[in-house]
Amino acid sequence: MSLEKPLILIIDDERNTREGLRGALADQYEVLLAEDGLRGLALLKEHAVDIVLTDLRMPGLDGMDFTRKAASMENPPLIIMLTAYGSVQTAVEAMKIGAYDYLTKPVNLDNLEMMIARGLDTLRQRANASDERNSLGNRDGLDAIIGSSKRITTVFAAVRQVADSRSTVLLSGESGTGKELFAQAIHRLSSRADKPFIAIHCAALNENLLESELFGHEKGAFTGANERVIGRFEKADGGTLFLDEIGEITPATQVKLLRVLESRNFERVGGGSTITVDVRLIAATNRDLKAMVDAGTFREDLFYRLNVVNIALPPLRERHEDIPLLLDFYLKRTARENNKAIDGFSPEAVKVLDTYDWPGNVRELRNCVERMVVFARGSTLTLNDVPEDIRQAVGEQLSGTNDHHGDAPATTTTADPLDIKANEKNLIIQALAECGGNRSQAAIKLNISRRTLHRKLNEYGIQ
Ligand SMILES: Nc1ncnc2c1ncn2[C@@H]1O[C@H](COP(=O)(O)OP(=O)(O)OP(=O)(O)O)[C@@H](O)[C@H]1O
Repeated sequence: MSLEKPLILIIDDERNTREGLRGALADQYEVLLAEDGLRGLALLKEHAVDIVLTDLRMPGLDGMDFTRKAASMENPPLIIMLTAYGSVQTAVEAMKIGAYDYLTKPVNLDNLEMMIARGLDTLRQRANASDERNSLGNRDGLDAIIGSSKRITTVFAAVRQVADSRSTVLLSGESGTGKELFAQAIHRLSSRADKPFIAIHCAALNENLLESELFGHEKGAFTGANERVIGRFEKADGGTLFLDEIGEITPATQVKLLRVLESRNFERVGGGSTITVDVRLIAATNRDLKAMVDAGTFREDLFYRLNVVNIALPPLRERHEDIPLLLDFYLKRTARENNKAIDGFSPEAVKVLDTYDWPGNVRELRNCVERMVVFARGSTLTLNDVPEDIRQAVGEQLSGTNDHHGDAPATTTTADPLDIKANEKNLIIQALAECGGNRSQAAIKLNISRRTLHRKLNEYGIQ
């Protein structure tokens, strides 16, 4: 990143959107405009763009294809997708192929500014990381990772244990569970900390591009190869190479990767000489690689090479204890960054956020808290500040478990499902106490089946 005003490229086929965004950003940033993905790519080649805001649906090269291409560039910009489809699913797809984050259209300018500020911060951190690799070596690589649940502390322990070996590590887990964060932590905790940490998102590139990115190519290796390019394996020499979305690589690339893992050497595309590197590999996937092996889509020998140490990152819904910590962490951070005096969440808000399933895991939680903070009017974040879709999802989740009470009051749109849940839990505890802990009797008293009681005991964590 340069020291001048950050440079933002806006790609959208609608003139009004382009101009509107330019109007909002031009005070603080240098802005370039493009009407489609192709023009956007051309501008990326000519200018050192820091952040791209791109529409998803455009004629010609659309937002996904643009992202795929841009993410594979030497110094890729941060890409924020602007999507009319605000589903987590679309966001996850875009982020899988290298986008940094997404915003739903119509774009909320507060959210946009916040996301840009955070993106620039990420770029600064990246620049610092490569400038001052030495200083990073002194920090505990796990400092920035929040969590105290048994599930996550087990991961911390595994990370500490394997960090300073040369073993290949396979990090598995759903999107947003922190695979990249842990990969960086492993690097920082290792004796390679003062050497490069190089990441590559395998899903963002087609087979040829990926191979040329990984191994580099010689001048003239293929049309457009105007000069020799050093691949990421070479760049990571002495350090760590992080291969994200490893489950997405083609059979041909699997073979080539296997060869490098076995021999530690390779040739640049179109090159004759053999290059030997000392690279520690960390791979990540949100797929079940073992199942892919069984299905014949992932090579078994490569799987075993990668899976020397397997660290599974638990989804957030399986470690609810970490949710309040993460809420607090992101609240403080965002409030500070936005100069907002917010002291915390109301207990009802925490209850809803704690009950939610978080399919997008920590990334989704972070985005949610950031949005809540930006929109907040009071000094405490209340149930009203919780995004509507989350409240609704939690409401549906909770009322779905209420259908065994023929005589229970129907959940109306105004009733707080959490209160109903709390009542139900109290009723069960009371019934059990009255029946001296006998579950069959308690079930009869509650007018529910023993099986339903059993399920509810599990659900409420009543022993
Ligand atoms: N335990 C944690 N503590 C603090 N922040 C976290 C934690 N886990 C994840 N995050 C944050 O959540 C976001 C997503 O994490 P990260 O990109 O590492 O996930 P990922 O599993 O690699 O996702 P993807 O599969 O989509 O690439 C990042 O902003 C990261 O800093």
